[in-house]
Amino acid sequence: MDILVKICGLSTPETLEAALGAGADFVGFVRYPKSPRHVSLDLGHKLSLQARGRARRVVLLVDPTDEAIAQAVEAINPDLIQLHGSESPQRVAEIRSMVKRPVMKAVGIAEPSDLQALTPYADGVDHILLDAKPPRTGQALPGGNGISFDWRLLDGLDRKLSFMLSGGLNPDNVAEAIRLTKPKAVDVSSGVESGPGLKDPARIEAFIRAARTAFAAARH
Ligand SMILES: O=C(O)c1ccccc1NCC(=O)[C@H](O)[C@H](O)COP(=O)(O)O
Repeated sequence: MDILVKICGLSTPETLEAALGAGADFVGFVRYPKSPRHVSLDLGHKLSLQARGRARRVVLLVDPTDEAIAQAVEAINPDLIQLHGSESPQRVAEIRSMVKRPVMKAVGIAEPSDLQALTPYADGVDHILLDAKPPRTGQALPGGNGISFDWRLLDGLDRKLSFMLSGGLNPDNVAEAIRLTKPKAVDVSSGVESGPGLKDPARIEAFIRAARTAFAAARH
């Protein structure tokens, strides 16, 4: 099994096509109005149709209400729901049984004790996404900030837990991140952009190529 690659925060047909053409396994659509990557339900619907059968479609939600989940599921018909707020393990389980689709919970990592926060989620979700914690400024988004955490913190991780790695990855550092942390999948947003919310097809392609090359090298 090759490493899986997710390109998050796609918001135009052209850049979605670039990600699909370059072989992305997951494509992410952000539903968070304060984000420069936010997609309306109508745009999300169109992008989802474009990606259908070509990559797994991910809808990213932040502390969503039941109504927000229902709207996103109906319009975008995602293959996976990414929860990127402070949803408790109980709320994640509730959402998963409500939507009857796979769920991925994002967990912020900044220090060794953060690894303990993973345990209560591990049994109730389909995927865990390890991300950097957002900076402590009032303006920061809950994710998609282009900052990395210290990957060596994952030395203390129970290796039975398979995870998707994110946070500040880009075409230049993804190989090192894969070598050090051995993730099942990698996820990127800012690192394949030329400006906030502006995905760059050349960087998307470079990221996917670098991830696949690094994974192949780590197997030998
Ligand atoms: O991308 C956003 O704008 C966003 C808004 C609110 C919550 C999460 C958001 N993004 C999450 C991601 O794109 C990724 O899953 C992850 O945080 C990595 O992002 P980056 O460090 O920019 O590669």
